Amino acid sequence: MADINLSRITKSFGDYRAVNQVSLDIADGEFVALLGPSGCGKTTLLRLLAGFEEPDGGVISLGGQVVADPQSNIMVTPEMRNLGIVFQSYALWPHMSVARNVGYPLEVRGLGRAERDHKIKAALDTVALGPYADRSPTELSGGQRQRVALARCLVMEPRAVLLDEPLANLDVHLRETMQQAFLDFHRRTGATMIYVTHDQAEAMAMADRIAVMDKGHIRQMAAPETLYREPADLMVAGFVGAGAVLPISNVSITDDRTCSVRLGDTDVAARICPNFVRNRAAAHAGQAGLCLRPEDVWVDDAGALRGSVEDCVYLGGRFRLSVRIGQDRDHVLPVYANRRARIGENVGLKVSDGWVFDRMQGEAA
Ligand SMILES: Nc1ncnc2c1ncn2[C@@H]1O[C@H](COP(=O)(O)OP(=O)(O)OP(=O)(O)O)[C@@H](O)[C@H]1O
Repeated sequence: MADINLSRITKSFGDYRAVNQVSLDIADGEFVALLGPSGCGKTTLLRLLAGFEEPDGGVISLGGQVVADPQSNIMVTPEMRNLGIVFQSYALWPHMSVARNVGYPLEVRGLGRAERDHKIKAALDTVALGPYADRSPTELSGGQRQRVALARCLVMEPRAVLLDEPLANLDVHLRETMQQAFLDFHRRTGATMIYVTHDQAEAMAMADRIAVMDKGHIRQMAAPETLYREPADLMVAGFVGAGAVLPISNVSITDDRTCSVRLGDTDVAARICPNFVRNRAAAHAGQAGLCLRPEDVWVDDAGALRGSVEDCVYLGGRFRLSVRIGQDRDHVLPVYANRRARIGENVGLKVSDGWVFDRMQGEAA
C-alpha cells in the first residue's frame, strides 16, 4: 500500500477544465472520499490517478514514485501503477465461477495453480464469500457481486483501491449493508482507498477524510465531522449535511474562535472561522454567513429568540420545523422540537451552536 500525492493537477477536455489545479495528499491506509455534484470532476480525477487519462499539468506520485508528470514526459501505464479499481458495474464474467473470476488476474500474470488457489481463498474469505466460490456470478445478489469485484481487486495486492460510485446500482437497504462491508474490508486489509460518490451521507459514514469537489476544484478536504461543523464556504455548507446558512450583517468578534451574532432581537453566541477573524473587514461588509444545523436549534418556550413556524415534519422521536425569524425571508431556521407545532405558531427557540464564515469565500473559483 502507498501514500498518494497529487500536485497542481489540471485536465481539460477541449476548452473545459474538468480538473483545475488539484493538490491532494493521501496517507498510506487512509480511506478518502471524493464528494461533489454531478460533473464536478470526481471520476476524471480517479481516472487520472488510475492512468486512464493523462494530466495537462501537475505531478502524480504513488508511494514516492512519480507516475505522471507531463513536463518531464513521464506517464506510467495503468497496469504498471498496480491500483485496484472497482466500478459501479461489476464487470464479472458470467460464464466463469466466482473463484475463477477472482483468480483471473493471477492467471493472466502466470501464477501457478496452488498459489492462485491460496490467494483466491484468502481474498474470498476477506469479503465473506468463501462458501460461494463455485457459484456463477449470475446466482449472486448485487451486493455479493460487488464483493466479488472487491476480492478480484484484492488478489492483485494493489497499492490502493479506487472505487467509482460502487454502490450506485444497489437499493437503499443493500447500500447500507455494503457500506459496512467496505468498512470491514478497509479495517481488515489496511488498504488505501479512494471512493468517489455524490452521496454525502455515504461519504460521511465511511471516509476518514472527504475532499469536497466543485467545478474541478477541491473546496475543502477534512474529516467528516470537521466538514459538518466547520464548512469553509457556502458550497460545502450546503452540500454536506442538513441545515441552513443565514446571511448576517451584525457580527461582533469575541476572540479568534468565537463571536456573537444578531438574530431577530437577540444576540446568539457562535463559533467563527479563524480565517474570517483575520480578515475582520469582511465581517463588517455583509459577507458573513451563519451555518445552523437542525440539532443546534430547539424549540424552548422560555427562549428569548422567537419565530413563526412555517413547516413541521415528524421524523420519529422528534419533529423538524422550519421557523422564520422576523420578516426576513432569508432568516428561516431548521429547528428540532419534542412536540408538534402548528403552522403559524409563535415559538421560543434556544440556539446552542452555530458556525460563522465568509459567504464569499471561494466564490471567484
Ligand atoms: N472524455 C471526455 N470528453 C469530454 N468531456 C468530458 C470527458 N470526461 C469528462 N468530461 C466532462 O468533464 C466534466 C467532469 O466529468 P466527471 O465525469 O469527472 O464528473 P463527475 O464529478 O464524476 O460526475 P458524475 O458524478 O456525474 O459521474 C463533465 O462536465 C464532463 O462532461
